[in-house]
Order: sequence, then C-alpha cells, then structure tokens
Amino acid sequence: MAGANVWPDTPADFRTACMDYYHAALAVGKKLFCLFALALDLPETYFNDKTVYSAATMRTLHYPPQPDAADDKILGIGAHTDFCFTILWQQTGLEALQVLNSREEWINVPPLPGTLVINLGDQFARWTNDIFKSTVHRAANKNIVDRYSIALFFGTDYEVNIEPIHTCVTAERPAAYPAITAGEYVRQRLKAMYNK
Ligand SMILES: O=C(O)CCC(=O)C(=O)O
Ligand SMILES: [Fe+2]
Repeated sequence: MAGANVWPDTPADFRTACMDYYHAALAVGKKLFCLFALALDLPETYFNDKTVYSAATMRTLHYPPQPDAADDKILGIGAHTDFCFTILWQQTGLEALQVLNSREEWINVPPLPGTLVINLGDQFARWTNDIFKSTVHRAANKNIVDRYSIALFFGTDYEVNIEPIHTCVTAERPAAYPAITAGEYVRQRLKAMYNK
C-alpha cells in the first residue's frame, strides 16, 4: 500500500509546490478530525492519537477535454465513494464534479474560488454508524479545456481500529459495522478495486 513517488523532471518546482500543498492540506485534515470530534460530543482531541502517522495519499488529476463525447462514452471518474476524508481542490471556472443527493439526483459541485470540497468518506460513515454519510460522487470534463484537480485522502493511522463510536450507538441504532483496522480496511478496498 506504500511505494515511492514518481516525480516528473519538469516543471522544475513541481515537486516542491506539491509537497507544500500536501502539508497544508494535511493540516486541514487534522483540523477536520477535531471539528468532527466536537460535532460528535467527543473531546476535540479524540482523534489526535489516531492520526499521528495518518495514511494520507494525494492524487493529482488531469481530465482531458471531451466536449463532444456522448454521455455513455465520456471518460472520467465514475460514481464512487471515497475510503476516507477527501480534501479536494478543483480548478476554478470549470464544472465537472457531481454528487448524488438523497433523492438520487446528480447535483453539480461548482468550484468556488478560495474553497475546498470536503468529502467525509466511508471510514467516517463507519465511525459514526452511518449518522454521517459518505457521498457518492463522480467527475467528468465536458468542457473545451483541460481540467485539473487535487485530491488528498486523509485517514487514521493504519493500526487504528475503526468501529462505531459510543456516542453514535444506541438501542435504536445498534452498531452496524464490526471493528476493522484502517490498514486492513484500505487493503480490502484496494483488493476489491484492482484485483477482481
Ligand atoms: O476530480 C474530482 O473532482 C473528483 C476526484 C475524486 O473523486 C477522487 O479522486 O476520488
Ligand atoms: Fe472521489
């Protein structure tokens, strides 16, 4: 689940810029865990010891233009949920990302200058016993220019047990998920995705 990064030779400052952004986005991820802990009536620090060596991978994405493609031919990222928190930067001025709402309708997520999109992901649905949802989303670029986005996937340390938090379990809402370590969870998801 780990490997060396592959860096292009050009542009010269690409690696430094990526790493600067990576560390800034990581700090956002850590703050998110504090905010969600408070929202769950837990101490702000609840996730601190669970996010010491956070599994945090970043994906830089390029979507070529395909304005003339028919809907069933369009390439992009198909409908899916993310494993863990996603901190997504999207290029401004282009619409491509959509989320599925509770009425099963696809809603555009237009990039707003100076904002990030935060997706809670499946691990947080497990932590919260489905009180918080992991949003189904997809992205395709039907514009006439290239589109770029950057997704940082931020989860707990791999050895942490993910299980419904006590404040999210009641007699009416019994625990819907067994405990599983974050590492084993990611391993199973990757196996299901790439090892069919
Ligand atoms: O590019 C986007 O807007 C979405 C990317 C995404 O959903 C992903 O990488 O999991
Ligand atoms: Fe995603």
